[in-house]
Amino acid sequence: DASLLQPKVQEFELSQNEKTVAVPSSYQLVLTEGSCPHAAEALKQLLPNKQEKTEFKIILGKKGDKAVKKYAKKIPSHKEGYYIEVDDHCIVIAGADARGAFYGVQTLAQMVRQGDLSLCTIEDYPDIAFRGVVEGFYGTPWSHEARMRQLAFYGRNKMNTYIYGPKDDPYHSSPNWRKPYPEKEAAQIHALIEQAARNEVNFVWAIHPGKDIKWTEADRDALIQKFEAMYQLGVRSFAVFFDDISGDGTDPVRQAELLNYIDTHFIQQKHDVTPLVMCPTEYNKSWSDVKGGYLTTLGKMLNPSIQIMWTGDRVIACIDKPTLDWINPLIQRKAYIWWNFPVNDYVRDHLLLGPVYGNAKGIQDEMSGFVSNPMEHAESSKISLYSVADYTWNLDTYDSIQSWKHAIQDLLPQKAAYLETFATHCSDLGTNGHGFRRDESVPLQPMLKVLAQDMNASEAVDSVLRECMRLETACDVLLADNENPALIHEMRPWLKQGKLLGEYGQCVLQMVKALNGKDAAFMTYYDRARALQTLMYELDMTENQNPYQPGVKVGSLILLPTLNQVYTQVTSTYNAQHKTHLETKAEYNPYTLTSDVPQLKTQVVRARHQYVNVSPSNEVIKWPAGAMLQIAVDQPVRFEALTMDLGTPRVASQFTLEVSSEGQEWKSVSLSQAAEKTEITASIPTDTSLKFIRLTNKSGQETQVYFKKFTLKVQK
Ligand SMILES: CC(=O)N[C@@H]1[C@@H](O)[C@H](O)C(CO)=C[C@H]1N
Repeated sequence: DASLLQPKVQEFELSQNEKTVAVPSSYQLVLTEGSCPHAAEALKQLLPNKQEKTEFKIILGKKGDKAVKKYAKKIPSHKEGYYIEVDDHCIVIAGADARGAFYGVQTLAQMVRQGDLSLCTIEDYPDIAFRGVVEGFYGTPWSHEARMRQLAFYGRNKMNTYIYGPKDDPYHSSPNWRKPYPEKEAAQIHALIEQAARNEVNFVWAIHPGKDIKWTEADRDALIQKFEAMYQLGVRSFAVFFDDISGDGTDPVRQAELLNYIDTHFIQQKHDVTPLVMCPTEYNKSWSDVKGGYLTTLGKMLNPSIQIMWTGDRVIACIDKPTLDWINPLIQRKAYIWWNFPVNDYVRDHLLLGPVYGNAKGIQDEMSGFVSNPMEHAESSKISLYSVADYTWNLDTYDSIQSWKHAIQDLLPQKAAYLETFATHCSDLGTNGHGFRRDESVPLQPMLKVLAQDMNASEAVDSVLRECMRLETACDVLLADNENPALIHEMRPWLKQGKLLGEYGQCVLQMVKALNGKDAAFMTYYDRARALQTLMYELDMTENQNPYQPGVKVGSLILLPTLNQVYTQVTSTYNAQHKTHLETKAEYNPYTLTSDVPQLKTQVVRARHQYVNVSPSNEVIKWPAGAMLQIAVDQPVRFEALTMDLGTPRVASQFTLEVSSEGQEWKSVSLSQAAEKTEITASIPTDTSLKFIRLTNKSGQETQVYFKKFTLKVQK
């Protein structure tokens, strides 16, 4: 069944209807020795029983090999393409090149897993030249074991590119990009390169020098030397990232001169190295100032073989034709897409397990590459990565929901139904600085909307109740599952939260059913619902406590909000009927952020214990003159102190901090910043309680700062 083959093949023909042949228990292998070593190795692992004197033959080779001479015309004339023919006593796998032959074996492996082989022919090839993953996120870099598993996953799913660029690896970025890796890390990278080769994946090593590079021969040579050291480790593909930097490193002429120098004096000298890839400082349209000439300078100056990465119209954005029609002319080449999904380093309290959707069909000829920036959770990212592999191999037949189901089936075969239930309610990002959202709880949305309108609609009550039971069951089964321990380990906090949410939903809906029944029953469900609210809050306050977006959110788009709304309504109704004063508030956030700094407009503010934190940003913030960031609170509080970190020394003088009790009279509070330090503090007078606090750029011009920390301390 061709539709089960993933990525979907370009052309599949049954040769004789309904005829099949059993998977050969033993076979004679016909190939040209050494021609497609990784394909041959993969075939041997798939069907280990080679024997000389048997009737069944498997022919494996690439264009030009004697072994497949007879089929040469049938081999697609696309790089990495292949031809498969299954007859009743022969299987042919003929690649356009060695990688194509390897991909043919991957497809055969899927056919074999389905059982008897249909007599058929397959002509297949990828739509996009470079497909795969850029490990380019902030946060804990993937472990060595995780990377080894990832590379095998890419081999199976025909992804040919893995770009190594973890932002928090000090040898990739500042301060040690000039230094060679210590022995242990060097050995691990060498092992990864061998694993990549076995899986026909280009291991691209990226460097991120822009934070402190000097435009000197010394730094230029330091970079070449580092590339040389990586080449000695076996790296044959290289990238230079200039993203998320400010200052001298952002000069496009200097960047282009450096990259052309590397291209001419290193890449071209090596003959066995793929084209250089670079990530520009202006890597998305929302930040681009075309008249400023950054992109056009790169487009004009960069050697034509150098690939230029692009994240789309915004930092986090899906890719469509208008996106590419805008950028390609400016850079004078096809953009190499850096797709920022399922990366969650700006919404670390959310796991992104939903379908991959929103990228256009029909744009395969306008991109030179498409790599996904994943989550720091390697196994959990495979749900999305499986679909990225599917989409980038064959754009026009891509079906996001079918692909998502296959991805889950592939990741956890025994418990796929449960993982699908859980993932259904664990896919949106919540409000975030980039404004990028995903759908969530989709099959349940109609009933949730009915419930929100009328909590007594019995059909809606029952269907949401059943789904909450399914969610609780799914989380229990997954928490206890050991089919893929690495996956469950990553998901554990969210599975626990999902279980509590499932239980909470059942209690709230039982409260609705018990409204006109026995008070004792209602009160038991009420007590348990309150207890579960506390348990969910405590889990959110104690697990996954990273310094960016701490906590554990599940069902945050519509399931939890609807259940909370029903909780409030049913408790208020009960109070009215029984003249009681049960607590009707489920959860609420008393703090509101407003800002006219474009990149901070939708930043999240959240209270945690005695602190109020504004979610930090990974990017450089362009803070316009006179623009401000304001925090308001429903009820007046006494703020004790503000601690900020704008990633920049000697910058406090550009800002004023003001406080107000009602929003009319503002009092300024002095900011202090130690010399050469980036942290800024302010002690706030607690003589009056306040409802507003705001930070304004008073320097009279735009300033570029990071936004690494903004924490208010509230008096107990
Ligand atoms: C090119 C690019 O997208 N660079 C960084 C990326 O490293 C980071 O993960 C994200 C995603 O939060 C966005 C950018 N700040």
